Amino acid sequence: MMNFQQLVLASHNAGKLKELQAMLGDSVQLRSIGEFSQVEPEETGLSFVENAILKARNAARISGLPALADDSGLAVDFLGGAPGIYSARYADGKGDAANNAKLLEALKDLPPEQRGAQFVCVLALVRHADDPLPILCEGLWHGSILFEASGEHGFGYDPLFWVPERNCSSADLAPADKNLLSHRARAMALLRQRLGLA
Ligand SMILES: O=c1nc[nH]c2c1ncn2[C@H]1C[C@H](O)[C@@H](COP(=O)(O)OP(=O)(O)OP(=O)(O)O)O1
Ligand SMILES: [Mg+2]
Repeated sequence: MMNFQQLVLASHNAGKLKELQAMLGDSVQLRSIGEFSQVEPEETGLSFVENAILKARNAARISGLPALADDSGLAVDFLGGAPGIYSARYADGKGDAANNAKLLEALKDLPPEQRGAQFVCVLALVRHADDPLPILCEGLWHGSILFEASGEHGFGYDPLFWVPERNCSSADLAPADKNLLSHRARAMALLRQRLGLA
């Protein structure tokens, strides 16, 4: 198995970097693609897998390092899985607060039992930009959408995501607890096994 001491993380999201580095531990150093470029690639894929591979290849090309990408999002049952791969762009690029406000509005008056949702995470690791065999790992986290925001931790949709196994929102969870339960944690556990780190 290849030894990845340094990986570039193909993400401009500081929340992801923090969570993924905490999950990986000291044996692998994640360097942000922001050290190399501020230009974000257009996420043109139709699936989490395609977008994760696209971001990983782009980062490997720019940095010359093996690259890890995370493509993730929130799939809401009542919305047929939306916003899904478009989660970051749900409110047309206006950011997390606008995304959360739009989601609350879309589910206004919907009863609790119809508010099911899951977070999805796909991790893609490429050894180099043209790697013909990216390593792919996915994780899901089932929960539901609250009626109002709760909690100060995390990022993105965390304040609206109810975690049934803990009776709180994912933004109420301590970061270390979110990192044991989340979609990203599940995908990373699989990746660690694949890399022989588990
Ligand atoms: O644990 C999470 N807790 C809350 N929200 C989350 C989480 N995981 C993904 N999300 C949301 C944030 C964003 O609306 C979308 C990811 O979009 P996604 O394109 O993968 O990431 P991004 O644009 O923020 O950074 P980048 O593409 O540079 O990695 O799903
Ligand atoms: Mg993105």
